[in-house]
This record gives sequence, C-alpha cells and structure tokens, in this order.
Amino acid sequence: MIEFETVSKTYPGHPAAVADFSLVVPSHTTVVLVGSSGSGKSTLLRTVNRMVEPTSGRVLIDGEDVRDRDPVALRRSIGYVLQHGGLLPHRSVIDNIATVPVLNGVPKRRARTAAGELLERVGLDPKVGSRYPGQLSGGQQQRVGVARALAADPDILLMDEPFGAVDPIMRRELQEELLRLQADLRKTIVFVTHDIDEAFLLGDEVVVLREGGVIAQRGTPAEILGAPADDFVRDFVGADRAERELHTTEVDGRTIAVDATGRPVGVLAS
Ligand SMILES: Nc1ncnc2c1ncn2[C@@H]1O[C@H](COP(=O)(O)OP(=O)(O)OP(=O)(O)O)[C@@H](O)[C@H]1O
Repeated sequence: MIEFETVSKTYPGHPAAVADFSLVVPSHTTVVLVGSSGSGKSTLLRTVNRMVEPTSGRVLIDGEDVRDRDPVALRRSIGYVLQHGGLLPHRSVIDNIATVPVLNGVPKRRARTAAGELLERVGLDPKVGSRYPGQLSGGQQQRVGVARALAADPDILLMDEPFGAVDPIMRRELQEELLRLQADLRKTIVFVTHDIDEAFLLGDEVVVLREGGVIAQRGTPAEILGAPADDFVRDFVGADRAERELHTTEVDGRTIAVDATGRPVGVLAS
C-alpha cells in the first residue's frame, strides 16, 4: 500500500507543483493519475521513489516513511517505467533487464536467464535479447522497459506516460499486455497519463488532477464517467462527447450499440 499524506512540492521560484495531496493506493491495484500537462503527476509519482523529496507531507509504503529508506535501495526495490524507456544504449537488451538483479547480488547467469523469460512474458521474442535498444522499435523498447521494471520482482510499479510515445495501435497492444500482466502479477501500480481513455482502460481507480496536484475527482472509471464531479471533470473526461453517447439499434435480431454519429461500436450480449 502506498499512502500520500498531505504531500506538497514547491520548486524554488515557482508556484506549488503539488499542494496537500492525500491518497491511498491499495496493494495489488492500479491507480491512474490523469491530468493535463503540468498538473503535478510526475512530481507525485517521483515522491514514491524519492526522486523528488516533498517540501512537506510524507509518503508511506506499507506504513513506512520512504524518507527512512536508503534512496538507492528504495529505487532498486520499485519498478519504474518512463516514456522513452530509459534503456542504457550501450548494453544489450538482456543486460538492460538484468542490471538491477545483478546489482542486488543475483549471479549474472541466473539474472540473464530470468531476463530472457521476462522478454517472453512481455510478448517479445527472446532473440531480441542480444540486440541493443537502438535496434528496436519504440513499442519493443517500451516492452523491454516494462520487463526491466519487473526484473527485481518489485511490489510496486511506477509508470510515467510509458506508452505516450508510440503509435495508437502499438499503444493499444501495450495497454492490453499490461492488463494481462497485471491480472497475473497483481502489482501495486501507479500509472501517470494525460489520456483519459488510457486511464479508464487501465485504472481500478482513476484520480483526475487539476493544476497544482489538486484532486478534481477520484473513483472507478464508471463512477467518474457516470457522475463527473463538476464541469472541469466533465470536460476532461468528455462525458458529453458524442462518441461516448451510445444508443442501441436492432439489426437482424441482434442489438447493436452505435455512437452518436451512427458508427457501430459493438454488439450487446444477450
Ligand atoms: N525540476 C523542476 N524545477 C522547477 N519546476 C518544475 C520541476 N519539475 C516540475 N516543475 C514544475 O512543476 C509543475 C508540475 O510538473 P510535473 O512534471 O509534475 O507535471 P505533469 O503533470 O507530470 O506534467 P507533464 O504531463 O507535462 O509531464 C509544472 O508547472 C512544472 O513546470
């Protein structure tokens, strides 16, 4: 479990990036922080692994203040996935994945074997293990980034716009892959995005942020879409957007859901 207790962060000479943010992320769930650029999402995420130290307030992991943890050991115990993979360009894919386990004392051979298995787990051919990051597509690099974050079998995964730089089809594949992995691994995931559809797809709970890390609304995707707290959230989730308004029509005895433009989006199960 991760607890943010009235966390504030002010960068010198700037207005507060985050003010009095409190949130509990229950273990084994995915909580998505969603908001527009500059709403403080990355700042909040980084307070968990102490890449950012709050100006006030604290962050607890399973009841323990992260400030009481050695920052290096803390970072190695938490998976972290970034938009651009953050892979080491001069190391092979296998060695990128094996880096943290080796630093943690796992024998190199064993770490590499485990890295090969992780490649398969994230949907990659183990043969890509001998390549270098620059020889992979953006989507493949992000899969390697996920494998690397999982390599030390962390309880917590922090994901900062991990699929933001890949094309929409690849993005959808990566999202589905993450859902499959999470059904299996049940990590505690904090996922940052500015894409509300991604938030609704991946989040057990979604936290909509306005500027300054202020929570505009939190809840399940259905709760937020069904009852946006105010105009800000309504605009942000596009609750009035034509494509979210579905209607049904009968075709050959089956009930088809269509959006406001008449585009079929699915068949209702009987
Ligand atoms: N190192 C820093 N020094 C000064 N200001 C910073 C620093 N990092 C972030 N900020 C400011 O803090 C605010 C929140 O930034 P943050 O990156 O947390 O937001 P974000 O919601 O993740 O945005 P984005 O989606 O663009 O990454 C912004 O106004 C940003 O300019």
